Amino acid sequence: MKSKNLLSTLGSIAAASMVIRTIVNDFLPPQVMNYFSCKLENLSHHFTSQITIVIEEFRGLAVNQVFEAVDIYLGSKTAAPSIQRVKVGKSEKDNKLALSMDRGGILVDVFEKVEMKWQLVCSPVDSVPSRNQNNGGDLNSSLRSEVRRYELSFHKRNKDLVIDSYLPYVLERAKLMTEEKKMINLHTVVYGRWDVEEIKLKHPMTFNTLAMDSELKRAVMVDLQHFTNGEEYYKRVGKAWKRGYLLYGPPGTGKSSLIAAMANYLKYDIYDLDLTDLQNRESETESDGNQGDNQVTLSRLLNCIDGLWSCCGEERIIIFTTNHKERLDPALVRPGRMDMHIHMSYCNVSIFKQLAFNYFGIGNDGVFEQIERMLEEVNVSPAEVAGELMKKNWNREAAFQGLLQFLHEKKERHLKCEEEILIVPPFAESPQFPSSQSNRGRWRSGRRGRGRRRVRDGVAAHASICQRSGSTNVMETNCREHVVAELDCCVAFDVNAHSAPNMGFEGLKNM
Ligand SMILES: Nc1ncnc2c1ncn2[C@@H]1O[C@H](COP(=O)(O)OP(=O)(O)OP(=O)(O)O)[C@@H](O)[C@H]1O
Repeated sequence: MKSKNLLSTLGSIAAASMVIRTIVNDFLPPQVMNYFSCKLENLSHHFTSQITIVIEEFRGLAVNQVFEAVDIYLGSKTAAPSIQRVKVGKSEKDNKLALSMDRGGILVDVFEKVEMKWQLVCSPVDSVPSRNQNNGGDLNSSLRSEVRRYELSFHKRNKDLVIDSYLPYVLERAKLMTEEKKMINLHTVVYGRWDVEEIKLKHPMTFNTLAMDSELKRAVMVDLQHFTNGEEYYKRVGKAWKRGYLLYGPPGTGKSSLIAAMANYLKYDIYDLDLTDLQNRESETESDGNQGDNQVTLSRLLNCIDGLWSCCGEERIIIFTTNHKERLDPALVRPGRMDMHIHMSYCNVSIFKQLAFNYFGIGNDGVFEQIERMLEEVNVSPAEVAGELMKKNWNREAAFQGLLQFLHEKKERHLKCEEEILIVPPFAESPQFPSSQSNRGRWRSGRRGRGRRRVRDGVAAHASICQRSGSTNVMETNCREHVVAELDCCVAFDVNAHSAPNMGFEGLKNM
């Protein structure tokens, strides 16, 4: 009997509330309704201990960067037990899958022992947005079928922690994760302009696999870290956020490899300029009697470097490589243009051991002593050593014996060569005198038609400009008192696979 009464009371209450709701909806204007709902909300806030921060997807027409960062950050937390649905995607620019929360998902993150409850809320958007519709300034909402927002709820007492520490932490983590995922692009100049299509640089060289003096390697890594973390410092001292590196040493000692390792370490894109081609184009122009406008002068090059760096906001590194540092113009190598000079040396014992470890995973072997003795007597590049070790990479013993034999033969060749040099002028154009083992050292005669100047193993062949974004700018100058082609330091050619085939000063200007 009692339960029957209770049921009928509940039924009456439900019916009455429906009638009241209908009357309120039909007769009260929306403004009054909004007023009352706000009041009710405020009242409930008074009693609740929770605060909610809302992060909408758009701010006006632009994507809200905090939303993006939260999306990335929470994507790394999708293993949390509270998550039941996960979205997976990947764009061409990513090298990993991107995970993110699906709509309605709830995720609890813990930061400094405080629980942070995240929820992805999606609300449908009316097809015709009303004037009074409160969409938080999100103009995109009128173009979309739904608007998304993250809601972060936490206890009131942790408000400062969330604003001052947690959200900045989320932004920082998201930035790091984006960098980790980022593929490095290699840009070259084609027909006087930066290529439109990006080439993904998948060079596997890292500081772990690069064989060089370990102290020097550490110094380079520390220097790069200081540079990338130095935005505030550069601002404070009033300097453009830029750093120049000069890599010098004989062919095959790892200069290009070091550039790849640096780019992989920093996740910077590479803008590769083959200065040799600039020079070759000039030679052609000169022989056509068209000397002048397109010439690369030292001062123009310097202005390009300085202008490029000075005009752009982001951090930038420029790396020059050369086989002959001593021939470079002092103006080019002074601090501020080339701040750190890194010598890539012939193979010594330490470099050999690193290579042996890379190729065979060992730090010592019976034959090492003989090899190390030979390395003190004969100059071989790490590229030559690596080449010998690869020849028989399935048989460690045979590979090291092969290397030993190669070292003996090279020593003999060297002694024989020294004798012959006594009777033949060293700069005679003769196939007997290749200047190095690498392509760079070969004589290059008339390779691209008649009238071409012959150039020899040289310097300043290569400039790689590494930067985070694609925005570049260059100042121009009319000054051309030093033609680079006439300087010793720029008689060069480079046969790296990634050098641009047709490049002129326009390429520099268009950076
Ligand atoms: N220091 C090194 N550590 C590991 N591998 C190396 C090193 N130096 C050279 N090599 C190997 O030799 C190859 C050629 O080296 P790299 O192109 O980096 O030399 P380089 O100094 O730039 O030569 P060049 O002056 O002729 O341009 C690399 O692909 C790599 O396999």
